Amino acid sequence: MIRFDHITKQYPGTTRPALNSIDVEILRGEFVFLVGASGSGKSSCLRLMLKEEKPTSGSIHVLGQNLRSISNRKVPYFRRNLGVVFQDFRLLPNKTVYDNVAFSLQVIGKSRGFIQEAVPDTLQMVGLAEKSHRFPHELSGGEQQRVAIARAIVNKPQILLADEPTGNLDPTTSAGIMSLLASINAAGTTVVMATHEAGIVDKMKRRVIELSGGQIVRDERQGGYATTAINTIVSAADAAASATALANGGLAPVVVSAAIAQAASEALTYPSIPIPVAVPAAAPAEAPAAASWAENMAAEQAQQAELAQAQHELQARAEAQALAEAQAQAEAQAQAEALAHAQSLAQQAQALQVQAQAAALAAVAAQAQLSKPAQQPVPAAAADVPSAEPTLPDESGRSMTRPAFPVTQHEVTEQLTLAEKLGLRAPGASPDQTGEQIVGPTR
Ligand SMILES: Nc1ncnc2c1ncn2[C@@H]1O[C@H](COP(=O)(O)OP(=O)(O)OP(=O)(O)O)[C@@H](O)[C@H]1O
Repeated sequence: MIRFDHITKQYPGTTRPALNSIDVEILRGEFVFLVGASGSGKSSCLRLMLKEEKPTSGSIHVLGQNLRSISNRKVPYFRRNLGVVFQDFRLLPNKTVYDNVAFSLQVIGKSRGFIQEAVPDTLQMVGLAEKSHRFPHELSGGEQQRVAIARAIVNKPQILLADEPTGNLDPTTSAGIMSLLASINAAGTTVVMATHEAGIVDKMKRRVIELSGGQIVRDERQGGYATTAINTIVSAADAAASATALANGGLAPVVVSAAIAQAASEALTYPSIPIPVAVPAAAPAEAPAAASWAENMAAEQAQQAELAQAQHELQARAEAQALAEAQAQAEAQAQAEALAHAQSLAQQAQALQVQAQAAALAAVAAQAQLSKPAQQPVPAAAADVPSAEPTLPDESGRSMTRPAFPVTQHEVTEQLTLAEKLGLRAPGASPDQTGEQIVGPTR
């Protein structure tokens, strides 16, 4: 079902390979634990099985297909046969339990009728039928992982890959999840699970493949977590023999490499005896393909990108609106200030006008004072002040207009001759050239 032949995987920029010449085969219907220290290569194995990564050398067969021969275009279709579960659940937060599970079917184009039948069945299986309308944040961690498992198996994949599925859960909840995975396996799905949980591995007593430094250091049937002995090495050829045996309907023999069989025999916790391997009935031809995790994730990422874009646009719109409002407010304030300024100027102008009028009146009054008998002194300050032509009341109360001329001292002190004063000569007429005073009526 899954076969690694001399697989080496070295990531770019690293000096040591993450996986170093791995040979292993996992048979149909097996439940296999991948164990090992952090960095030993467990997740790399799962990613290679999914064709998320390509091996540096060697070949991988999954479901009878050489992964190297699957074009990128066909990878999504290949992945429909695999379900994937992760430690951090990776549910769509804005979708209900039902919609999270249904979504993986929608993205691969399943009919509404199929979805309406498959989703409730699967939720029933994982014990969440009653909570199908809840959102992920309304569920416990264990319940969220059940949703993730439901999503991974709703299309009945032949292989379920689980990377630390109980890593975020307490022991009791983990036990429930393991029980669920065991029942899924019992129904015929091959399960490969990477884990650090010794208690789970010890209790389940399934096949254990231990990695260390990118190499398989243990491959044990019905193994425990803590066993460090290398008791069984299953080579590709050995596995092929096992597969043949299975295909013939027999039990899968564990073929022990002769070189290590003796050394291992003393340390075996679980004897390497042939064990029955559940071989599921072949899936019906019309059985629906499973939604791949990669597709789900791609769709999820696209949706999240869409959400982020929408949020970005909303924020930009809100900012633009706030800016427009601030501008409008600033303009209104500027207008109000301009208006207030204009009013202030108008008031000042009015005050100045009043002052000017008062000054003009004062000037006129001063001139009126000056126009009285010439002997009266004229205030020096008013002497040079020109003025408009004010209208003043005369003695009879009628208005009269008087041109406003500068008043000079000369005019004030002007002396009439005696003849002029007596009316014997017109003011300004020349006296007689003879020097005689001519007495007579004026002309
Ligand atoms: N994309 C990558 N680029 C470079 N190195 C990587 C990459 N992915 C994994 N590695 C390295 O490959 C090695 C194996 O990593 P891997 O994730 O497979 O280990 P693991 O056993 O799953 O670890 P853990 O239990 O911590 O998840 C590690 O040394 C890791 O640093």
